[in-house]
Amino acid sequence: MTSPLQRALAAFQPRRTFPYDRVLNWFPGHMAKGLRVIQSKLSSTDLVIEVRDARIPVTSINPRFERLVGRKNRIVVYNKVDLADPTLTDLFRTALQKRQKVNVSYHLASTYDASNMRKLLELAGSKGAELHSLTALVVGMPNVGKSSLINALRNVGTRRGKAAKTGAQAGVTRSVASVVKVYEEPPIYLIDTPGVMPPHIPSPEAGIKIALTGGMRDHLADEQVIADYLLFQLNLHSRFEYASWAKTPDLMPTNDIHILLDSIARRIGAIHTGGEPDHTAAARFWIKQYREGKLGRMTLDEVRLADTPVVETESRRQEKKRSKLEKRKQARKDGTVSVP
Ligand SMILES: Nc1nc2c(ncn2[C@@H]2O[C@H](COP(=O)(O)OP(=O)(O)OP(=O)(O)O)[C@@H](O)[C@H]2O)c(=O)[nH]1
Repeated sequence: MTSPLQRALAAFQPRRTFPYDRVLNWFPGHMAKGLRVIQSKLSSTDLVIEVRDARIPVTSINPRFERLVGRKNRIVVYNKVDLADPTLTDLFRTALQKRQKVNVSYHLASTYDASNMRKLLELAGSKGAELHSLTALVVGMPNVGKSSLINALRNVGTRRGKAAKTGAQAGVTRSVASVVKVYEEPPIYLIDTPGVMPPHIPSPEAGIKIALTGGMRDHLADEQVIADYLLFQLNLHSRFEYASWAKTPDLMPTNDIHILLDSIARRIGAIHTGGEPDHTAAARFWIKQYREGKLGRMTLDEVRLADTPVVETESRRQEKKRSKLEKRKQARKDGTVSVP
């Protein structure tokens, strides 16, 4: 026997698309500067640790880094796995195992997991096995956990406290920091860098995913729009627990963000003096719940075995094309004929 609520839930139709056409771009001056400094430091570092967000494993690839550090010895860390859907993470792990390359290793991580951090230290150490000491540049998009990673590795490797400033909002690290020792013997040093966004976010949905995972300041995308996108994703994944928590009408899931924000505002007591529910406060609260994993672990990108580092493949192709063009240009300058 199914209850009326179960029958109503089974009949609920989530939205299949999220109509949104605003292209979000955020590239303040400190990012452009950060990118230049990263470029200038590359030749004096042995390794690049590129941090991405395991909840948006494809969207958190910054093609800028591909171009910049593509040929460098690199560990790509998919951080915050504790917030990502474990089933999709397993699928993703399998995809990554098939993608290991000579100069790129992949590592799924949570900075809260000491044994995971120890494995990452070992992996970094193995990358510089023949060196007396190893220096790595830690790069990635804003808020993916670069500074937290440095602190966690330092804690595991040297038992010392926090060295890099962290924060829940994007853009805490604004300049390239000094070198932090995270292991004694052989010495491993890490350099923190400011989070850098791609200069052009490929689609409106990619922008809103970055915003929801905390990669840009909330007001840039508008809190209520981010909250609506979160509702869209939860419904799509049949995660309806929010309805009973927020006490929505009839405890039913909804596709209407205003109905949900009304319920949340009343639930948390965010009411304006005239008695109106404060939708902005409710939206902020709701987004924070997701970011802290309190609405369950949810991956926002579609993960298929085939689509792991698509951008990397594309950028290699682009790189070849560019180098061909450059050679032709040079040949024209030199007065020589280039053979295709
Ligand atoms: N759940 C979870 N949260 C994490 C993890 N790593 C970092 N965080 C949180 O993510 C937020 C951002 O971390 P930071 O280390 O400041 O990120 P960042 O990449 O240095 O940020 P920018 O300064 O913007 O470049 C903080 O609130 C951290 O506590 C993780 O593995 N799991």
